[in-house]
Amino acid sequence: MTATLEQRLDAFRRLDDAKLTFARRDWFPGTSGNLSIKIQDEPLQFAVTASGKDKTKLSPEDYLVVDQDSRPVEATSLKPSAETLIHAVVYQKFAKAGACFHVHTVWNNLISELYFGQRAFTIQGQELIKGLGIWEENARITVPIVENFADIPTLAAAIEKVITPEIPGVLIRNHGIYAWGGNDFEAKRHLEAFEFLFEYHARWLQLRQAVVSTTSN
Ligand SMILES: CSC[C@@H](O)[C@@H](O)C(=O)COP(=O)(O)O
Ligand SMILES: [Zn+2]
Repeated sequence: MTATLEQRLDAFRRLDDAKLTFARRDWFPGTSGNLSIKIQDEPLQFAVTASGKDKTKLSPEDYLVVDQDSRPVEATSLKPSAETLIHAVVYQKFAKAGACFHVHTVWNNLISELYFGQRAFTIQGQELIKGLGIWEENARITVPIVENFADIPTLAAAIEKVITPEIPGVLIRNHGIYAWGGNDFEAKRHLEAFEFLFEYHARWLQLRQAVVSTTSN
């Protein structure tokens, strides 16, 4: 069964909202980033950004609906995001995922490179960890980091291997983050929480270094 027009338009409107919000934060430099919202399961169909678009703008040709194999469900001249396969992996691995957002930021790139050696970034005791839906006292989270394979099936397979239901995101080395949630509201909250934690940690390292240098002089 194919999604109804109403379902598609609802997903497209929600993608417009997320896209403009992230664009205002400069989270789509150089046309990077891609967004998707699931429309239905069995068979899987989701709305995804078209490839190579300027994501700071709205146009009638911004999104299309694809199936589990990342193929458009109806004839279109639009090309799905080059990274659509990663969205499909998230929806196929986590039945509860309803939206998946990908952005490139300086902070997520810095953290992904700094901690690639450990293949993970760990942080503890930060209030914003609750933004990931993790409420325990002094919680500690570990975000996996994968190599930035140019071959998208290889990249998607590497992501598929390391993502878990506990942590709704994955870093790609010197590339960006994929974050997801049960719906677009939750995926946005998760993405914002991750980005806060990355920026906090990177700035904290810088400040600590500055303080150490000052006090040791
Ligand atoms: C223009 S650099 C970014 C791309 O290589 C890619 O990583 C990306 O996020 C956007 O690709 P797209 O095909 O537009 O969804
Ligand atoms: Zn990307």
